[in-house]
Amino acid sequence: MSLLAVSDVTIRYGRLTAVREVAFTLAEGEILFITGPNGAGKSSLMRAIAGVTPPAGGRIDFGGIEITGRAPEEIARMGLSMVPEGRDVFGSLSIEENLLLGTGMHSRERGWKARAASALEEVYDTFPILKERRHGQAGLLSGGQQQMLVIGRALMTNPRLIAIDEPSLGLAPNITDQVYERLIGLRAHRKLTLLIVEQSSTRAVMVGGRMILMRGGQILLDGDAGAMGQSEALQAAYFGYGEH
Ligand SMILES: Nc1ncnc2c1ncn2[C@@H]1O[C@H](COP(=O)(O)OP(=O)(O)OP(=O)(O)O)[C@@H](O)[C@H]1O
Repeated sequence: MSLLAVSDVTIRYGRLTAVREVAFTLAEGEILFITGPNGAGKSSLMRAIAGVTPPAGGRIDFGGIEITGRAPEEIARMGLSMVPEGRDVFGSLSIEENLLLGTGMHSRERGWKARAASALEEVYDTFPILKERRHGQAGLLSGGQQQMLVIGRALMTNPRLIAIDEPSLGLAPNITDQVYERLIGLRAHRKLTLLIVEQSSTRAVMVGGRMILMRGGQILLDGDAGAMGQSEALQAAYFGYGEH
């Protein structure tokens, strides 16, 4: 059974159809890149999966349960964590406080301390730099470290799937390499399933795994990223050859 099933999902903003009858499934432990040019509908699709933008049509199932139209907090509690674009950290809070905000737990709950401490340890194992600076202000971290922090915050609920919108945005290539190295490690060690939105297909082709290429709200290509990297169809899909 697939971990995530997206069936004929349509997303509209008023009269604009941003995503049109998109369908795909994602197996546990898989890595899927959703790529495509500006305005293709990638972020809209990701927001619909995470419950932020309810779809106008279609359905979404996670772990065999329908999640269409459920609230983001409920979907997160079921094990689907989203990292939105823009590295939204609480700049005046410490790194550790930012991470604790991601637990979705309340200090009133029984066993809160022990669970939070073990979740923190796991995140610190993955991103030692966050441990080193845990009492420092999050706003003083570099862009790459802030990206690690928001991924770390998403990991605090011990998710089965994490969906990340443009993790490489505005980062130098060597910093992006570091972020991806950790993501790939998480996938290997925790069997974490990854759904990553990136505008460019370059990273998907480098990392490998599966890639869906969207354009104009629809899926144009769906297959092995490495194999697609060589194909003319990929170039055509990006630049719209043959359409004009
Ligand atoms: N909140 C919104 N209200 C109205 N229109 C929106 C909204 N969000 C996105 N859109 C429109 O929906 C279409 C798809 O946008 P979306 O951001 O999903 O694409 P994208 O592939 O993620 O592009 P980008 O890489 O630029 O983020 C675009 O035409 C965009 O202008």
